[in-house]
Amino acid sequence: MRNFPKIKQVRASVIKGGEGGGGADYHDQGEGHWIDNHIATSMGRYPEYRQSRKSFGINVLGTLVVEIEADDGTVGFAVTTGGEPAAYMVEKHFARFLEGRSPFDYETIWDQMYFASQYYGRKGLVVNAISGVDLALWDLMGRLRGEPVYHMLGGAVRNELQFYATGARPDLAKQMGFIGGKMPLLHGPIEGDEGLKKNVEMLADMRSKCGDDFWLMWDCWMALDVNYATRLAHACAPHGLKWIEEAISPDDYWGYQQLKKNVPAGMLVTTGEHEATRWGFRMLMEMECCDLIQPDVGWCGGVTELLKISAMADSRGIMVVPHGSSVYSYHFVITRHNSPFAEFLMMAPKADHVAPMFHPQLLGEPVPENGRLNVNKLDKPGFGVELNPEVKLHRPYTH
Ligand SMILES: C[C@H](O)[C@H](O)[C@@H](O)[C@@H](O)C(=O)O
Ligand SMILES: [Mg+2]
Repeated sequence: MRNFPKIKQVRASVIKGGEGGGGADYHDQGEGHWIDNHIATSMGRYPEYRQSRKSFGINVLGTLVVEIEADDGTVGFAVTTGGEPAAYMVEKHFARFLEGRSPFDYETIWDQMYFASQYYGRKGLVVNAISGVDLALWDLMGRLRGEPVYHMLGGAVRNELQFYATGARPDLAKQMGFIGGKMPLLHGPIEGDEGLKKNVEMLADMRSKCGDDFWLMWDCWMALDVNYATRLAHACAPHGLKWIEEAISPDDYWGYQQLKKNVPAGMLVTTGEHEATRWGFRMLMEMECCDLIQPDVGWCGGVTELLKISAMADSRGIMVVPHGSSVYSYHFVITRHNSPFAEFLMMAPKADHVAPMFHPQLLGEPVPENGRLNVNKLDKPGFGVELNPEVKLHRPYTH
């Protein structure tokens, strides 16, 4: 039996992005980027916070980089959203559960990180940090075995990934070969019926540009209430809205349950990118909140937890289409029948060309070509990417 090395050291760093740092904290973009241009949020009720999500701190955390070094010198790493507070948790709390252990003890390591932080974690930033550690473990395991993560998850069930694009220009996304376009909703309840009318006009315009068959979706980023979301769904049905995403607060399971009853027959209610762990997604599924769940593998608990979430969903006939998280979701989606397509977040400021999602942090980050990615693009050990040495790491804490 092969004797794999043990974990020697865990290191948590941040990347000083500053204005337009991008990377895993992909909302941290420069001025004029579509992803920060008057997108509806619950903070929109405050006029000073309506134009820009950066104004209320959507990019306040920054990127967390977790590196796990084995005692033979092999290093696995991953990036996610979390910055210095997440780095603190990794160094001061979670590292003790890894160092000296085999990286293949990922179930025990996950269990100890989660239950040791249960008194202050369970969702949000703490589970982002746990996810970052878990993703770095899977990267290290792949490097030690010399195989891509998707091989360790059961292998590919199809030869390629197909993607829908998230961004301001579904019309351009169609020309680039994507199977659909998800737009950010720009006007929330605070802008009244006038705003709702503008939303519908925007969808109608995109439908006229994209033709009848191209998928069009709204991403509502937790901005609405059940009544507004219901009215929006019915007003958009004539323009073929395929799904209404994350319309209300992730905590309002009862509201989602009602919205799913309210929307027109055939329209999908989707959510989950700000949900975490098997318990959170069990609540969404057992309360029949949505038709499709969208966990972010860098925020929901990592691959180890996404495996559990996906199996629960599969038993209920629910699709799992992870929130855009680059290679970390691609290696998962290609191995699951109930994950028939993936999300690609258009990080080009005008959403007019394909750019690597976590640019500039990862070398070798694959991107869709003609809206697709062949499985052979994933055929490198681990997640198949390297940290860009041009991007300086800063390790704020040690242990
Ligand atoms: C486009 C949305 O407002 C978010 O910025 C996006 O990150 C997320 O909701 C998504 O589903 O991609
Ligand atoms: Mg979303």
